[in-house]
Amino acid sequence: MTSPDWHPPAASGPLDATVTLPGSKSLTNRYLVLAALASGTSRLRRPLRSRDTELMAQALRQLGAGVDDATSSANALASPDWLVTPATLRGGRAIDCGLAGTVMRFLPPVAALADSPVTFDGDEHARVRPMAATIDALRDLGVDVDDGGTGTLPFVVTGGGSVGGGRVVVDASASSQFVSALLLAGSRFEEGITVVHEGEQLPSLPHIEMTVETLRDAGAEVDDCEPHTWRVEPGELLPLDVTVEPDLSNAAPFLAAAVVAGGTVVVPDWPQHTTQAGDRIRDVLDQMGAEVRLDAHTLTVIGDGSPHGVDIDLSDAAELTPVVAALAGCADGPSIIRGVGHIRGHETDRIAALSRELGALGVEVTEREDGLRIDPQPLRPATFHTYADHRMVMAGAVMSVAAPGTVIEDPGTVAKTVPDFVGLWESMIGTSAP
Ligand SMILES: O=C(O)C1=C[C@@H](OP(=O)(O)O)[C@@H](O)[C@H](O)C1
Ligand SMILES: C=C(OP(=O)(O)O)C(=O)O
Repeated sequence: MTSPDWHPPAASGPLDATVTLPGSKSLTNRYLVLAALASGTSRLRRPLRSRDTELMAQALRQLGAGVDDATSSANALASPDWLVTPATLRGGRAIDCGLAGTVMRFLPPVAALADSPVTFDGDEHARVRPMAATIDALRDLGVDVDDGGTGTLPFVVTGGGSVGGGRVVVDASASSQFVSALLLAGSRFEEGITVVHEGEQLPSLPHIEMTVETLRDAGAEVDDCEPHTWRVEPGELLPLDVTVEPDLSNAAPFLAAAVVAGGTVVVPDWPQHTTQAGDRIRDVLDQMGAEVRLDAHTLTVIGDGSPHGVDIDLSDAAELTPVVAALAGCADGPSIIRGVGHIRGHETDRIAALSRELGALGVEVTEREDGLRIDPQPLRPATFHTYADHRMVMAGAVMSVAAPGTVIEDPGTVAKTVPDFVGLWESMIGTSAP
């Protein structure tokens, strides 16, 4: 069911806002998986509560783990902590992946450890997302996967209680998540896991680094010395007590708003060290002419209302593409975004969707095999369609700053990662002064 159209308010002048972002999707869902495979109860502080993470929590419960709310003593206003209690994994369940890449990729290797078959399915849009690398890798490891020959959801994983593990070759050109998935479960395989990527490209590498770092946080022995090869030794995972960083990719549309409207947007709790790919937004905004300052734990972005065009490779932070493309559509010159061909397999074909929707607002967009060329033109408001893609809602919101009157279709889809996006956005725009 789609949600009613959203009419984002127009900014009446420069912004002066502080925006506190919810937790990182990628970190929350990695911690949940590792905690469910650990040797004792874990505490996740300030986890993201959104559709993707609730789906992960629910799936792990179905596999036998306990995932329970616990009030956070540190900050009663923050989302409740999650206490995760591992248990012997059980099958015989049907898991709903929604449209979450992290659920559909990370959980099949976990389900292979369960004692009976586990069925995976998801949204209509999920059924066209690439899954073959996960399915083939599991089969190479001796796990039975019945996908009816499609290479996509739905499928049934039958592992029989244990996985031998060993060396497996995957082509992760379509998603880094294929590598992360095998590594996350790999320490529980009898021989651990060695994953070798062989393929044309490896997008979103920081996300694999995040997987390696979170595994090490849980005490796993991981060797990533050799390019495109990762080894996780078999062994116990330790319980975690972690605080989830804010989601830096989800900060991007708010920071971009300062660049388009002019003024200042501040994001508290920005980490000094992070494996989040979204941290790349600092460099992108700097290249587009914004003043970007990271002091202690606060990121400040100051814009003058006139972003510059850029020629930029976003292969390591592909999830930023929709917001950066929107910013480029409001810029003072042309832009090229390179290295992101694989985002045709994200929540929707993002290259086609951005081309169509920016085009409807007047921007000249050329689809390239590996990205987009964007030539800004005078903008006109229009309805911005969102294709069940949370980041299309974010891109549309950025465009609405430069093209007031723009209407966002199905804004509710943003609940995939930021359920309160509309509220946060409207509060931020409300700080604009004539
Ligand atoms: O592992 C993760 O948490 C993610 C990996 C990336 O996927 P791709 O490698 O498919 O780009 C990223 O775009 C996605 O939003 C989250
Ligand atoms: C690609 C994304 O999500 P997923 O984790 O579903 O792949 C995204 O959030 O931009």
